[in-house]
Order: sequence, then C-alpha cells, then structure tokens
Amino acid sequence: MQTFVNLSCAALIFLFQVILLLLLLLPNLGFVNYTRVRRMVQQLGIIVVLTCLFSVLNYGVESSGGLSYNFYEKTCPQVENIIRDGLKPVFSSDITSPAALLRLMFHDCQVQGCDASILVDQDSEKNGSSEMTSTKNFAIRQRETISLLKSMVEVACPNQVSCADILIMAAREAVATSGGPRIEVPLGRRDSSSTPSYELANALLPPSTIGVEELLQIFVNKGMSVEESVAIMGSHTLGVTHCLNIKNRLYEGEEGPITGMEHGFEAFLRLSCPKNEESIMSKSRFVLNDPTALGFDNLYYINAMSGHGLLRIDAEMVMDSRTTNFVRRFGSDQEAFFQAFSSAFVKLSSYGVLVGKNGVIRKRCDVVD
Ligand code: HEM
Ligand SMILES: [Ca+2]
Ligand SMILES: [Ca+2]
Repeated sequence: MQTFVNLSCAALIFLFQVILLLLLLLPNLGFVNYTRVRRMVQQLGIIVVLTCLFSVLNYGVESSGGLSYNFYEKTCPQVENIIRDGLKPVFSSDITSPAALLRLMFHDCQVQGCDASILVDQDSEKNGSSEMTSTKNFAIRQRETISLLKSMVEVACPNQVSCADILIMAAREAVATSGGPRIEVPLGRRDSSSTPSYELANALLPPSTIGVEELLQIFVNKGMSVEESVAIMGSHTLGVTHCLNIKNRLYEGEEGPITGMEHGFEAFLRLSCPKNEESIMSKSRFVLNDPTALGFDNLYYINAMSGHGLLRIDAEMVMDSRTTNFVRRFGSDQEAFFQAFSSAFVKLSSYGVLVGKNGVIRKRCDVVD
C-alpha cells in the first residue's frame, strides 16, 4: 500500500512536470491565455505535491500504529539477518520451537500489547506474581530463545532493539521456516518497564473453551475483519494441545456425541486422553493440532471441516454462519489463507504497542530495571 501511494504520487508529479514543460515549449497559439493556464497548472501541481507529502508521511505513521517498515535502517540494519541466523540452530535442534514461538507472540500481545511483558521473570511488588505464573500460560516455551537472540543483537547494536520487536521477528521467522508466508512486519515497539500481574494474564488470555462470539470480540476489537479473525486461528496449523485443554470437551457433562466432532476422531481422542488418569504422565499427554503439526499449511481448516478439530472454536467456526465461508475458502485456497493470515499477523502484532518515548529498550529481556 505504501509503495502504491509513493508510486501514484511520483506519477502525478511527473505528469504535472510534463504538462508544464509542454506549456513552455509549445508555440503560443494565440487563442489560449498561456500565462493563466501555466499559473493554474503550477498551483494545482503545488497542491498535488503537498497532498502527496502529507499522505506519504501520514501513511508511514498511521498504517502501523506508530511503527515503521524501516525502523532499524540506520540503527541496526542487520537485525533481521541476526535473528534469522540466530534461529537456525534453534529450529534444527527443536523442531517444535516454531509453534512455541508463534504462541509466545500471541500470549505476549494479548496481555498489555506486544511489549515483551511475558519474558519478565521478576515478580512485581505492586502487581504480585508475574504474568507467566498464570495457568493460561501453561506450556509456554522458548522464552529463553528471545533472550539468546537479544544478546546476539546487543553485540552488534547495543541498546537499540527492543525485546518486543525481537519476539515479533522470531514469530515471523517461525511461520516462514515452517512453510508459511514470509510476512513483512513493521518495527519500532518498545518494551514494558513493568510486568503485569498474573491476574491480568488470567483475565485477558482466552480459555480453551471459547466459541465464535468471544473469538470475534477479541480480534475485531484489535481492528481485524471476520476473515482475518478466522485466518489468525489458522496458527493452530502448528503445534500441539495438551489433553488437559480438551478434557472438558471430551468428558465434562457430555453423555452424547460432542458437537461437531466426527465419531472415529472422538474415540481416538478419548484413547489419547484417558478420563481419570492420575499418573504424572497425564499432564504431559498431548495431541497434534492438525496432522501436519510441523508444517504451516491450510490443513487446519480441512481438518476442522471433517470434524477433526480439537477445540470448541475449531468446530464452531465451521458451523457459524459468520465464519463458515472463510473456513471453506481457506480450506480450498491456501494462498487466500496466507494472505489473510499475513495481514492479521501485522494487526495482532501492532495493536496497543508502546512506541516513541513510551516504554523502554530493556538491556535484558527477563529483567525490568
Ligand atoms: C483466541 C483464541 C485462541 C485459543 C482459545 C487458543 C487456545 C490454544 C490452546 C488451548 C492451545 C494448546 C496449548 C497446550 O495445551 O499446549 C493452543 C496452542 C497453540 N496456539 Fe492457540 N489459541 C488461540 C489463538 C491463537 C493465536 C491467535 C495464535 C497465534 C497467533 C495461537 C497459536 C498457537 C500455537 C502455535 C499453538 C501450539 C503451541 C505449541 O505446540 O507449543 N493461538 N492454543
Ligand atoms: Ca505483553
Ligand atoms: Ca499444519
């Protein structure tokens, strides 16, 4: 879009220059008042230049909530390469790390915006226990990878790049490396200087039981369309869900078949997640989010349509009249999913961020001074 604005402006300005040149060069035809026409064209030209300047500047700021696509151009031009190279050994030593990094990003952004608050390990005197102690953050992993990347970035460009931006860039790499789209993300986030309480995290992170209504409330409030809200749930094309997050759907108060779940799959889940298991194994049992849990593809939608979705939201999105067409389209057109996912990712990662003089650039991601 920004390129489009720039190109249109350049084209308009060029057109006015050509008209002015023609007016200067063409022989005076007598029946046209050239001085008046030239003055009019000049005035119009000035208006076009000013409007263009305004919209180009304005677009850069407004489109991404104060973030920009070339934020570290002068202060740390190599930052994206450092992140990409730094992640290679992480991705190859732990094939499940891309899923963890993508979820980490959502859980940071959902509580007080994408400000790296989730990385802080200190309890705050004012707020009590840190956000990570919330049960909703169960099985959140890979926080230490962001600290590792931060230490690499600090060597090259000290005190310039926020942990919040590093987290977004890492999540973007996670999607791309798993076969998903390569998303251009605007940068310039700053880190929170305090850690929110675990109560805030508890209140803001969605429970595993939400339906379409709550889903739309969460994401439409962040400026997403219904299509983008359905697309961001496609994140569940990666990773796993632990049994404790689906037990309520499988067992609680359910005698008959589970709404929207195929019988064979229901039987499989009951076997994979036994009801009254007391052993230490029970907490670590999990099932795949979709059959290609390491690949970022559109199988999540195809899977949900065949009644193999794990969470209530997976089944409801297929049945609800507001979302069903998008689920179908993403299931049959991966490119459409990738496009909507990319714009949803940018919106999620730009919502309510700290920019400019707000927030800080932390020295260490796990500590606020
Ligand atoms: C708003 C509705 C959402 C709900 C109710 C939800 C719920 C869940 C649950 C229950 C799990 C399983 C956690 C576990 O048991 O280990 C999970 C995993 C995951 N979620 Fe979500 N989620 C939502 C949105 C998102 C969004 C917006 C993203 C990314 C932008 C995301 C990315 C992931 C990923 C990648 C995993 C797999 C993590 C792993 O394997 O380590 N989720 N989600
Ligand atoms: Ca946060
Ligand atoms: Ca997949």
